[in-house]
Amino acid sequence: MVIVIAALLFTAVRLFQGRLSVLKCLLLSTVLGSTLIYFSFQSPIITVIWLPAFLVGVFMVFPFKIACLTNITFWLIITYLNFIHLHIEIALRSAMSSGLIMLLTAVIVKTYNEAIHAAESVATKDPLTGALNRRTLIENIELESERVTRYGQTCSIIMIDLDNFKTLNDKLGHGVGDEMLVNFVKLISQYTRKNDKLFRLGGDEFMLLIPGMDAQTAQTFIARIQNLVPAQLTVEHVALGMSFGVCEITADTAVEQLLELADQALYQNKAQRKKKQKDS
Ligand SMILES: Nc1nc2c(ncn2[C@@H]2O[C@H](COP(=O)(O)OP(=O)(O)OP(=O)(O)O)[C@@H](O)[C@H]2O)c(=O)[nH]1
Repeated sequence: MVIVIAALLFTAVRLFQGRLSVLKCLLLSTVLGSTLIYFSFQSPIITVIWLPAFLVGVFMVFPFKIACLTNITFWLIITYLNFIHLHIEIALRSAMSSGLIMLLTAVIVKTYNEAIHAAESVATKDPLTGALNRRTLIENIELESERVTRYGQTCSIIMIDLDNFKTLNDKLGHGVGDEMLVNFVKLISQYTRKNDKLFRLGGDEFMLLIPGMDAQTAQTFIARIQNLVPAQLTVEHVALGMSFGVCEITADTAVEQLLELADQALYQNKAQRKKKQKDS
């Protein structure tokens, strides 16, 4: 009875709170597992009946790795106690059936988690490069914009467009072009922090979202990465380059306006670079 109520309570907590913290997981599993261990002394057969439900419940409530650890620990303890308190045949059958249930549930939960992860990846990432897609850009800028407005934090967006990418495609084919886009994303990822986010807007156009960086620092950052593409990604005499458009997110500015500002800055930068190339 106690276990049923506890299981119902935990499931309710899980439903309301979503993912539980490690500390709460440990606390809850300790309470629940201890109840089972208590029963294995008081009335061992009750443990045999409820152990499978406990094992499945833990997988439903906790993150996968914690659930595996918790379940294996309690399964070992309770199996050991069952062998002490019950007839050996019952203890053996209980250990085998609950072990099998634990294994099958682990397989189901792992498959389910992987399917969810794959679906999330399809919805949020560009399939070619693995960069975040345009769909997620707006919500990320909105989120950062709220931080800037509410907490006075800084954040910059940098629009990036590759120069001469069409020439590369035309000369060496779309396969090489695709490879170049993938390498470009890898290269940029090496020079950005974990919190920074790179989005592919389409074609050879990307957007970097850099929380905690003002426009001035963004310009310094650009100066640092400006030569990465010509130095590391240029192939067979196609001189690739990068044009940039920086825009610092300011309080209460609409996302469309911010994107427009970054786009204008990029356009100006590209025009300047092309003029310089012609003059030289
Ligand atoms: N390989 C490849 N090419 C793409 C992809 N998406 C778009 N493109 C091509 O990328 C090119 C982008 O065009 P532009 O930006 O005008 O070309 P550009 O030579 O970089 O021009 P500038 O930016 O003015 O220097 C077009 O030729 C598109 O066909 C893709 O997924 N893979």
